Amino acid sequence: MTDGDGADWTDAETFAAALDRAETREKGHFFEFFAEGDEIEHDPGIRLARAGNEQWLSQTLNHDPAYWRTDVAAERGFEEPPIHPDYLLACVMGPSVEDLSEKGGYFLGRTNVRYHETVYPGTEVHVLSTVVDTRTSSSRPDYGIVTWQTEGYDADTGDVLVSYERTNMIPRREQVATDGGSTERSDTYTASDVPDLPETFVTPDGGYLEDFRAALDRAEDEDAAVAYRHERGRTMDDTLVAGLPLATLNTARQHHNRDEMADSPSGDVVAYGDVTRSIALAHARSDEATYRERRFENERFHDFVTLGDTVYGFTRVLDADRPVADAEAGAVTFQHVAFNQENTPVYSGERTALVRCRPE
Ligand SMILES: CC(C)(COP(=O)(O)OP(=O)(O)OC[C@H]1O[C@@H](n2cnc3c(N)ncnc32)[C@H](O)[C@@H]1OP(=O)(O)O)[C@@H](O)C(=O)NCCC(=O)NCCSC(=O)C[C@](C)(O)C(=O)O
Repeated sequence: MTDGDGADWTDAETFAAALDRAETREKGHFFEFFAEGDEIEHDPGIRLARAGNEQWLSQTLNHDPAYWRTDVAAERGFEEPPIHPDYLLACVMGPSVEDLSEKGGYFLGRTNVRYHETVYPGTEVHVLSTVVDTRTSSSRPDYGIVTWQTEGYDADTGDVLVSYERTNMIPRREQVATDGGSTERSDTYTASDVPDLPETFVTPDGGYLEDFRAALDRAEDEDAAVAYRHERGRTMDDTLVAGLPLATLNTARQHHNRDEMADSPSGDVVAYGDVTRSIALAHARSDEATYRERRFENERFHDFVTLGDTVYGFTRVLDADRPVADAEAGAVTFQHVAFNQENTPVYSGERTALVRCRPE
């Protein structure tokens, strides 16, 4: 293909020279872009479809029938099978990525996650973020650390559906953007690394509220913790690593651009933190009679998860309330840890959920 100047722009050598000279039309923002108090409305928004919900839930092993079966949904007080809170959260974060974190840099953590409403398929969600903090990373001068407060709201009613604060590492403009991680994995835990662990680990007899309360009572009488692991694991494949984040409009290169990630410390694409977390939570929920999700605090992503890694779950029960009068369920607070095949923690977070009472 030649044009007026006689050059064949698709000849490999000519094209390589053209690429060398061309400016790149960039996506995303460097650290310097963000200033405390800035508000950013994320253009894409998203429409929550039943198919997307079911794809997320099936692939992450969140198989609670209340999100599939109309009879079970009705028994739990829903109008119809609703949008799952994990999918809702990922769908609110996804459209914010282009403005906030597409430049690269890891998702470090999130706190104050609040679910305000039950959400049903067909809801159109718009997303708004406010910059609440910016600081230079003392350990990694190429990066800044930015915290945003984000709200996903119903585009029709204006009602806030979910809100949270998230923190990312964001590359500074003058530095080459990588994903910022260390290639070193943490060592596998050994007993001698963790001398402060309680002597006894108590496992609840079942997954109802009474089981968690009884287990905590048992643990109170001795040097014990209510803590146990879940049997299931899920190996990260292409659907989970690249497919699910793109289905939430998450454009972070970490999840779908193997070419760029090959040179990064992880050496490959990494899983979207919300996918990793949702898998570990699914393992935990499969051993519990969940009624409603309430809130999450202190979520941290400790290490990256790449293609072929397997995500397992571990749970510590921190507290269990009495039943809420009209709901036949009570609040239980857990600490969940996702870990990989090398027993390395990759995620941890505190979760409060309403758990059903044992049926009469
Ligand atoms: C990032 C790595 C390499 C650092 O590992 P490290 O051990 O070297 O560092 P650290 O000491 O744990 O933390 C480094 C700095 O971050 C700060 N920090 C740390 N956590 C928090 C937090 N929650 N809130 C506030 N600040 C935090 C911490 O205080 C420290 O500050 P400093 O540099 O000034 O000393 C390591 O932790 C790691 O590999 N983590 C895994 C990250 C990951 O895989 N995230 C999920 C996938 S990326 C993703 O989903 C993308 C997304 C969703 O699409 C999208 O944002 O666009």
